Amino acid sequence: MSSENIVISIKNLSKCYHIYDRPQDRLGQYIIPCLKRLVGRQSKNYFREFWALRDVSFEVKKGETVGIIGRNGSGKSTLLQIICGILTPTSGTVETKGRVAALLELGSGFNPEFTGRENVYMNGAVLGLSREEIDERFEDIAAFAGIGEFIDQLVKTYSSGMYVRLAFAVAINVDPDILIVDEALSVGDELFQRKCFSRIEAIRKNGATILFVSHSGSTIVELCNRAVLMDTGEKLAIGSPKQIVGRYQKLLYAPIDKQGDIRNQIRRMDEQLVISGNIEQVTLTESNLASVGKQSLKEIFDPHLKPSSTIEYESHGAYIESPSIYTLAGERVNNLIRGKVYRYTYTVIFTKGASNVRFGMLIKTTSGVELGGGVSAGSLRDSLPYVEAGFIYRVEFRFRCALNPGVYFLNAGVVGIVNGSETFLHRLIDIAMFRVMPDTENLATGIVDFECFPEIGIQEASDHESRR
Ligand SMILES: Nc1ncnc2c1ncn2[C@@H]1O[C@H](COP(=O)(O)OP(=O)(O)OP(=O)(O)O)[C@@H](O)[C@H]1O
Repeated sequence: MSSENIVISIKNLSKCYHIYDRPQDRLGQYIIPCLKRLVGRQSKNYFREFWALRDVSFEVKKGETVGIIGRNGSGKSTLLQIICGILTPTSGTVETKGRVAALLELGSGFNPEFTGRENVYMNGAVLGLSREEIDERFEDIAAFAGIGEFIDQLVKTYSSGMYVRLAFAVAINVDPDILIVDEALSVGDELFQRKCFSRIEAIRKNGATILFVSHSGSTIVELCNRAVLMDTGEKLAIGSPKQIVGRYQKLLYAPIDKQGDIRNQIRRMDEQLVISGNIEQVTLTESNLASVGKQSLKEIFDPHLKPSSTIEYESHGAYIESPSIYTLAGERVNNLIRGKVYRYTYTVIFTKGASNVRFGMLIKTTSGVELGGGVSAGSLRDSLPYVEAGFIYRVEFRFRCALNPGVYFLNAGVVGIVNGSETFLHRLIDIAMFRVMPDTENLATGIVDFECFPEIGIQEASDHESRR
């Protein structure tokens, strides 16, 4: 990475908290070492060390949107708070270039004893804006927050949603060079979230850099260019969002006794990524898709069209095998024609008995955006009541290929009730892929083909000058 493009540089960042098991230990730690020093004796520590971050290093380039994902307590918020200067690290350094606006978890940023209006001015000043600059933006901030007369009430009277609305309105209206967002958006309602996401998109298009914490894999995949996987204070991996989210999910759903192995596996994969500089990507691009040629617009099976990003989750009593796509006439294919109906099939071998069994499928884009899928039963009531060990089921989902030319990925999963809770009996991510072939008659844009047929006609011939 060229250093002039780097706007966030994190080097060997660690944060250690002192944990006191009893309140009197905290007092002891203050007093006893001083007393012992007076008499020239060494004192023991009355706390345990807890490392919330350990030796985290990475860099973010100008204009990148980087997602941070990880399980609860993995150190994501600690990392963001240190980047924003709210927390000091135990060791390591953070360098940022430009104005950093942050939307952190509730509790940080605003002073509850002041009104919303006063907080907007104080917050703006902290971010380096003059009073006049804030005056100019105030109406936009208030309008975006949409909290009406509450703007002149004390912040301590706000609901958590109102608080986030105002905090977000400030953060995005100060023209940040770096915007840091910590999950807080999930507090707002869906309309507000949509509004925020579209504003984040606009900020990003203006060239700002965004650091974004979320537990939602699909949000990370949708919004980010790169993602960081944090686990127990360690930066476990960094790479393409889709790949990192896949690894996060694998870790999240792993049984406790397997987590250590999976963590090691992810670390090794990360090293390989760094060495080869290779971020898993499908080798097919729009241009070589086009080279497939119109004459080859027939449904065929291309044995080379195999995903390299497959993730297999541990089996809990079933194995999914032979995922394939067939035409309605029964021919195996992976080059599909837009608009036609296909059958996605797989077999499931049950090695243990399971109740309330349901099967599922999902279609995703190359970047991991979940486009849609299906399940064999919408509720437990309609599921297979019980499947005995040794049974093999064949699962088939028919789907219409309402997709524009490109490459898509398929998941397969089977769930059932084990020890009283619904669990994936087996799950395969990116187990198959298919290509929708380019065709000349295509007027659809975007990913999904909604069959929007244009009808254009002159409504009225008029003197356009008179309309001006
Ligand atoms: N002031 C503190 N004193 C002691 N431990 C702390 C303190 N603040 C955070 N921690 C611990 O540091 C670890 C990392 O916390 P952090 O909030 O960064 O995690 P996170 O990944 O953001 O979690 P979540 O997804 O639940 O928000 C946690 O185990 C947390 O309990």
